[in-house]
Amino acid sequence: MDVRAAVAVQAGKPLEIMTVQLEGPRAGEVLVEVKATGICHTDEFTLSGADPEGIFPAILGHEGAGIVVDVGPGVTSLKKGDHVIPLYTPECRSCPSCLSRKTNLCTAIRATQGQGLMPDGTSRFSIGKDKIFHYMGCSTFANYTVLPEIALAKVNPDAPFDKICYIGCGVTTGIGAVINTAKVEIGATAIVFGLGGIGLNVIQGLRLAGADMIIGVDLNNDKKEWGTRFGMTHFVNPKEVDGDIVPYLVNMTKRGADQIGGADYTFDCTGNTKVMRQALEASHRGWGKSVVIGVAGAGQEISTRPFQLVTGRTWMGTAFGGARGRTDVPKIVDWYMEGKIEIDPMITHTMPLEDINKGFDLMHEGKSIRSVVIY
Ligand SMILES: NC(=O)c1ccc[n+]([C@@H]2O[C@H](COP(=O)([O-])OP(=O)(O)OC[C@H]3O[C@@H](n4cnc5c(N)ncnc54)[C@H](O)[C@@H]3O)[C@@H](O)[C@H]2O)c1
Ligand SMILES: [Zn+2]
Ligand SMILES: [Zn+2]
Repeated sequence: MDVRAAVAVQAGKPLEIMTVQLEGPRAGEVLVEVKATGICHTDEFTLSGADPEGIFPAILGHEGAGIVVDVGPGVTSLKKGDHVIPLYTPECRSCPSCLSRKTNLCTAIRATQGQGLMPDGTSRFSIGKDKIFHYMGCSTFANYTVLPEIALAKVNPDAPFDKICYIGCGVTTGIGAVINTAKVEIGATAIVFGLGGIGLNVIQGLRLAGADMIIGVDLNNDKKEWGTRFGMTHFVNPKEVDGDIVPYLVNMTKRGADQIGGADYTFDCTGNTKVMRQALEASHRGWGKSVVIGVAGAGQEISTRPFQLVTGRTWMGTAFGGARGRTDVPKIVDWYMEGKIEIDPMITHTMPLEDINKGFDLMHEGKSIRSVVIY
């Protein structure tokens, strides 16, 4: 069938809107009509050429929501008409990783997904004789896409596509980092570095978990109002602090008789390796946990003095907020429908597919929290 897509023809070039061909679903696969898709920093990372694993030409996009229109042979958990969110981290429930109960990093289709292909090693997208690669197993920058059954979460059909698409990455990553990865408890202190589309969701996750002190750190003073809106209690702009930000933050979080300071939990949502170090070192001696969420550029490394770890800090990271997609994503959609979490105010811009490059421009200019393409 013919579908409308924004194709990443080459690194560093704007997406090109064109009609491409999509083959129907094969065994274990599902054809989805994409109704809306968010534009995430990770799409931009790949499009810019900074992603060493980027493959072109490809149909990017991994933050979608849509409706099942057809299923291939052997598909049992989904049927025509179901509302779904594509999962770039699938959940097969039978690979060693899924069975371990220790990670959400399902390995069932990992190798082919990384190559921009479906699990049988082929692509469903083409233009004329040339194949176009899939991206993160999702390719939501097309109005129809094909995914493996294990990479789709079935969600509440009353939920609006143009809002819940954000649960396909940003919302789940931020809230999941708090709940699944850090396992923040009521009354905790926390510092969030970078108050963009991810960091603001970390903040609302901290509010949901009942954290007491939620410090937001950003170079952009406009983010103070944004953070406060979702539960941040204090704001720090590193440019307005004399000297090193780490002792400043440690001092802010001093509690109890020993007056040691440092937050119980810290989160990097910038992708800057220097900030990752600051986040670790601003966590509390003896028990602080620091979670890396940001994706650093190719070849970059993190460093700290081992003493920081010897004295009881834990450095950890999270992909898709540690969420098991088919199990956890429907719950997060329900939380949104019940008003436990907010999404609407974070979607600052919407546009038709034809204007998708404007969404990338808004991201570069720091003007958007989230842009959503509505088909
Ligand atoms: N781990 C995952 O599963 C996952 C999922 C999605 C996105 N990400 C990554 O998370 C990161 C954040 O994504 P986003 O969409 O929120 O980006 P964003 O650009 O919307 O937000 C980044 C924020 O960090 C601030 N910032 C930049 N440098 C800073 C510094 N030195 N100190 C303090 N603040 C600083 C910026 O002003 C901005 O507000 C990206 O690296 C993205 O690729 C990771
Ligand atoms: Zn993303
Ligand atoms: Zn698995």
